[in-house]
Amino acid sequence: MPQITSAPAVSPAPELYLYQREGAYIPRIAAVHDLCGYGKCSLGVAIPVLSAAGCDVCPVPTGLFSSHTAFPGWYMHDTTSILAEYLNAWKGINVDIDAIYSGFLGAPEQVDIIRSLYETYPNALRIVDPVMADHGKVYPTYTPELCEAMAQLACDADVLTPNLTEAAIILGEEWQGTDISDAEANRIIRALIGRGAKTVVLKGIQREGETLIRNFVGSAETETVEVHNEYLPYMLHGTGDVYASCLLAAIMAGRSLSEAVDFAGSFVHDAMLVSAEQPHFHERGVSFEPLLGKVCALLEE
Ligand SMILES: Nc1ncnc2c1ncn2[C@@H]1O[C@H](COP(=O)(O)OP(=O)(O)O)[C@@H](O)[C@H]1O
Ligand SMILES: Cc1ncc(COP(=O)(O)O)c(C=O)c1O
Repeated sequence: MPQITSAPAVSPAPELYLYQREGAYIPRIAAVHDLCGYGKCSLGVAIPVLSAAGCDVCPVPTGLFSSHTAFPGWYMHDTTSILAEYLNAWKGINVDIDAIYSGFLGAPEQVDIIRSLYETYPNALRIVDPVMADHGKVYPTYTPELCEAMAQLACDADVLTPNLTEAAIILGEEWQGTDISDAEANRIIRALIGRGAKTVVLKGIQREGETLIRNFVGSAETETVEVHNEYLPYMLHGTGDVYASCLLAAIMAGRSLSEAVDFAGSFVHDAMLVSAEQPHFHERGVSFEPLLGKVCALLEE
């Protein structure tokens, strides 16, 4: 069972939470992420997960991919040139936005587009999943300029969800592997907060010889706390996107940050177990769909 050693009292946007429970308001989320034709990730995950949590999800596609880039061959169409007009048209029809959730980006200029969204919707919660690297390696479409732009964007996040490789890139440090101490996890979180992120969820601490995977969460006002789950001895693509989408789903459903971190870690763990029962699961990626009922249940008291 996941354990929370204490509960940080962080509520990034408490005023949003009340509405759904009263049935009077549907939160609207701009999901700034790519769309993959094959391989479950990005918008293919964010749209169903956040929709199950009762949100209106408005995709802002940062690229169109034939598949995610872990496959040996893929096609990418960069959508940067359409985004300014795309978002301008929203202004024309008075689309309002409660949260801006960004993930995989296609070009450094897309960070300027996200900043313009922040300006247009100054009260929206900013959740930045700085998708750019894992296991010490930058994803193939990420240039140094794009990594630098992502690092800048991370400083403006209300909720930032890096893995250890991404945290190292943002801080301009060497990646140290996944076996780091509690004190080191806390140092990394404090350094990210020092750069401007309000709340940081540092993911994927996995120590040699242990069968646990740990995530750490901290904010300027709260101490760093750890949430852990059983570590499953295989990896699947898309789990980072499922994690961030579940975290935001729980936040939008009015859960505290500690509950949201607990929910997201348990959901990914359970979805990985379900996936392992399915054919070709290594290739197809994480099967979260059978568990979407757990996301719907976030709206129950
Ligand atoms: N093998 C695993 N066993 C259990 N939980 C996992 C496993 N892999 C990922 N998770 C959960 O999903 C979260 C996101 O993991 P990951 O996909 O590695 O993120 P990212 O794609 O950002 O590197 C982890 O922090 C953990 O809570
Ligand atoms: C196109 C694309 N989108 C999103 C992702 C993020 O996947 P994950 O959730 O495994 O971090 C990747 C990772 O390879 C990718 O190639």
